[in-house]
Order: sequence, then structure tokens, then C-alpha cells
Amino acid sequence: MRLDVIGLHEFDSVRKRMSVVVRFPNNRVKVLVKGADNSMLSILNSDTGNEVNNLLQSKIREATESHLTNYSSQGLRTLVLGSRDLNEIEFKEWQEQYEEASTSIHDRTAKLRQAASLIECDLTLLGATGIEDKLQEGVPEAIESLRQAGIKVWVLTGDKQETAISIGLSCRLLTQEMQQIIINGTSESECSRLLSEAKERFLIRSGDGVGRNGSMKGAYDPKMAHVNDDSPGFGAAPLALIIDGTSLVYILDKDLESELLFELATSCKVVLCCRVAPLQKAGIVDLIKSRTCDMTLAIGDGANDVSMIQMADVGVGICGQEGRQAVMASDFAMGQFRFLKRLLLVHGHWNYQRVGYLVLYNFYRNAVFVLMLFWYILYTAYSATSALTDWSSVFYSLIYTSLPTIVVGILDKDLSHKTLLHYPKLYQAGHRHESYNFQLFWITMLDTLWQSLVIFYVPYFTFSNTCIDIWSLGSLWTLAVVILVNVHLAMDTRRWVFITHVAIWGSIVITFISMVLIDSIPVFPNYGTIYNIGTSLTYWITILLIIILGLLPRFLGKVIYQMLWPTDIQIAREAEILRKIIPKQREMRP
Ligand SMILES: Nc1ncnc2c1ncn2[C@@H]1O[C@H](COP(=O)(O)OP(=O)(O)OP(=O)(O)O)[C@@H](O)[C@H]1O
Ligand SMILES: [Mg+2]
Repeated sequence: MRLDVIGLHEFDSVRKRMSVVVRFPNNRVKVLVKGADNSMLSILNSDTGNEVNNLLQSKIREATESHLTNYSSQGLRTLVLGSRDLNEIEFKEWQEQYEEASTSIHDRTAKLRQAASLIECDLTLLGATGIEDKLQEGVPEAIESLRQAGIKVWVLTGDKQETAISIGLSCRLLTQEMQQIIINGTSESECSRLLSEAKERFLIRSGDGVGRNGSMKGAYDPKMAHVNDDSPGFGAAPLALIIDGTSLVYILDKDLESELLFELATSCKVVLCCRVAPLQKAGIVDLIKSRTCDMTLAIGDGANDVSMIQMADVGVGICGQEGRQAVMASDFAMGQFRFLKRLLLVHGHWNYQRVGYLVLYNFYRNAVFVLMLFWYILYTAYSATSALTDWSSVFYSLIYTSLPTIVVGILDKDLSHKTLLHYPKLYQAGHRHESYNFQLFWITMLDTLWQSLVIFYVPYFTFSNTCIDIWSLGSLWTLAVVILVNVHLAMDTRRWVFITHVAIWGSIVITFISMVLIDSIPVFPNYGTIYNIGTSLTYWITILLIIILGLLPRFLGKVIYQMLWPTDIQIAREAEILRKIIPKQREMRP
């Protein structure tokens, strides 16, 4: 049989259904609609004008509803199907509106929706389908790892509650022993009551500021929540909050209720929101973003995830069967959900370590140079005289020390990807702000102060009774500071590759070559300096002394700290190194 499709109303997340208008060979025009159960059941024809028909319809409806519950509790994606015969007048009216809407330049979506509402009503129920919406490979494992890493996983889906719970169970987000708090309100007051009841029942006290999981209310502390994430809290089963889209409509609008929801949600181990519209997904992300300093990441594959992806601090799009909208709106795109584990636990970790270190190092690199110049000013009657040639000052940041910073900032790795994937807890170093914090900053600044003093005073004393000239001193300081900051970087670099060697040691060589070149130009006042002072042994010994003395406190500090208070990362590094050494030793044994 050949059917003519006259019109098509695409699926959208507001209507949650789609329809086609077809002409049958006998010239009858029919509209066929499929969509989510709640959106379809509300547009069925309840009064056909015929008693027998009414009875039949209500029987079909009952049977369909029981099938729907059955399908969705098996985790199947359900769709309800309906149809309606269009008479000539209805058809003409729709066709006119449809044609106008499809060719309209302004408000096309709204006009099409209006045209759809003309025919998507008074439907005859045909039945329901259940399709298996298979989980992608590796989803349960990825979710488990993310949870071990101290990341709270919330699921926001447009699916039916039963389907969502069943999928939650199959991806091990929900477990049987979890206590489920279900919020399914149909009015504002009911939602508010359900929230307060749940709060009272599950001991979430807002007065004393400590929630069930020990997380602070008001100043909600992500660290506390993460630390306690595995603990069920007061010996009870962990909580799972399950809330539907209708309730969210009432809750997210009101401040008080939003606050209640926030308290409840942050005390639960898992939050599952079902039947949520795209804008509500963004609303939930905003709920967390506006009340905490936590970082939010949203991951999704469909057009209905776009607003959430845009709202979150980090948006990840999965390219799949649902089109490219999510990918276009995202910061990172990936082929499968399980790659999120690698993105966060491996690349997220590496980047955090690198950026944290680099910020500190750049403060240090520039401050040590400026402070060194500053100490000299104190001895030149505050005249702001510089002992360095202008070229050395310019080249310091531009050539002498820039490349190693960039190379280490891109290539350094504290741990191998295997270790990071194997021990997701290592990701929590970021939650604890281990690589960059207030304390670390001031320790670095103290170290910088010390190093600048060493650079300045060591030559001050070694050359105290000589008649060394300003340019020779300047040349010594330039070389000393460049070697010092590069050796400092070398001391902190954890992954050595060929390029790192070239960048760090090459920078020192280039500095020396540049100094020789600058000192070879007769028009400069420093002409010939390096040829003269470079032959003095004291010059080289002074530089060596500066490096040793300058880095000694840092070296000792690192050794003592790592011996007495090793971090998780330190321990994992040692284990990694041992793993490499032991097989080698075994090989060497006869
Ligand atoms: N093409 C479609 N035609 C008809 N109904 C659909 C279609 N796509 C989805 N639906 C129905 O609309 C509901 C909501 O869809 P929506 O895309 O908002 O969320 P979802 O795909 O179920 O979940 P997720 O948010 O996880 O992508 C679905 O549960 C389904 O019942
Ligand atoms: Mg979808």
C-alpha cells in the first residue's frame, strides 16, 4: 500500500510527541501521533459519542497503561501511539495553517506548534511500544569510577520515572539498598509538603548547619560532601532522591522550595530527575551553580541537553544518533560516555597539576628576577640603576626562560594514565586544592625571597673586596638567575622527554650564547664583559654556589615533606617507580 505523507510535525521536547498526516488510498486523511505517555494520554478522545466505543477505549487505555508500567519497569523506552481521522474541513483548516507556518520566516516553531495543536487532539488510542534503549558500553564502570573520584553524579532525563529508575539500577547508579525519596507532586503545596516531610524524616537538619552527610548547609562544602560521599551517614542506608519534571516546575520557581530541594539533593548520594524538560535541566544545573562554589559538568547527547550543557561550567557533548546539537553547544565532544572517565581522571588531573604548578612557577620566575633587581637598588642610593643590560632584561622573559615553562606546562605528567584510571581517588587531589592553594602560594613566595637574596648577596660577598664593575656583576646575575629558575623547574619536572631536556638545558645554553653576542657589540657599554669576567674561576664558583644555596631549602623541604607527609600522588608515584624497577632487577638476577 502506498501512502502519501502530507505533513510532518517534528518531535520537540515541549510537546513530547510527533505526528504525520497521511492520505490513504481510499482518500481518507489520518493523523498518526506517537509520543511520551503523559503527553499522549492527555490528548485522547474521552467521549466518542458512542457508549460501546467509549467502553472499548477505556479498556484499551487501561490495558495500555498497565503495559506501559510493565515496559518501563523493565527499562524499556515507551511510546504511546494514537490516530485520528480528519474530515475535510479540519484537514483544509490544518493544511492552510501548516503551509503558512512552514513558509513563515518569523516564529516558525511557534506557528508550527499551533498548527500541530489543531490536529493533535481527540485521538484514538492505538497502543504502546517498548524499545530497548541500550546503555553504551562501559557506562556502569565509568559512573562507578567518577563516584570513587569524589564526583557527584546526577541524572537528568526526559524519560519516564520507572524507565529512569530501571536504567539507574542497570548502570549501578542506584542500588537496591538505597533508600529512595520520591517527590511526585502535582501542586505547589504538595511539592512543598513532600520536600519538608522528606527533610524531617531523613534527619537533614538545617538549624545546626550539618546535614546527614556532614555537608555544611549555607556554605555547602564540596570537600565535606566528597569525603563523606561513601559513608552512608549515621549508619543508615544511602539516600537517592527521585523527582519528576512536574514537581520541578513548582519547585524551581520558588526560592524557599528551591532551597529545600538543594538541601535535600546535596544530602543524597544520588539524584535522579525524570520527565524533565530541557529548560529544567538547565535550571537544576543553575540550582547548584548559584548556591555552591562547585564546578558543574553536564554531559548529554540530544538537542534537549543543549541548555544544560551551556549552563554548566563544563559542557560535554556526545556525538550519537540524536544529532549534532549537543556537540555544537559543548566545550568537549566525545564519541561515547565512557570516555568521560578518561577526560576527567586523566586529562583533568594532568591539566590541574600543570596549571596549578605553572601559576606558582610564573609568579616565582618573575618575582625572583624583580626582587634581585630591587636589592641592588637599595645599594645604589635608590637610584633605580640596573646592573643588567637592557637586552638581558628584555630577553629574560622572552627567550631565556619562556620555552621551558611552555614545554613543562604542556608535557609534564605526574602519574601515568594507567595509574590514574586504576585509582580514581587520585582525582581528589584537585578537590583538596593540592596543587594550588593559599599556603603553597606563600611558601613559594618565601622561597622566592630567599632565592633572590641568595642571588644578590652571594656575589656581593664573594666580590666584596674587588673592583668588579657593574656590567660584570650584571652578567653574573643574569646567568645565575636563568640557571637557577631553570634548575628549579628541572627539579619539579616529573616527566622527562627529549623536548624537556632541549628546552631546559637549551635555554641555559642560549642565554650564554646571547650574552656572548650582546657583549661582542662594540657600541654597547658592556662590550667585552663576558670575555673578561668569564675567565675568572670565582665567577663560575659564585654561580654554582648560588644554585646550591638557592635551591637547598626547597630541596630539603621537599624531601622532608615527602618523607613525613606523603600525598596520595606521591605514594602512587613511588609505587609506579617501584613497579618499573622491580621487573628490571628480576631480569638482571641470574
Ligand atoms: N522522536 C520522538 N517521537 C515521539 N516521541 C518521542 C521522540 N523522542 C522522544 N520521545 C518521547 O518524549 C520523551 C522525552 O524526550 P526527551 O528527548 O526530552 O528525553 P529522552 O530522550 O527520553 O531522555 P534524555 O533526556 O535522556 O535524552 C521521551 O521519553 C519519549 O517518550
Ligand atoms: Mg533524548
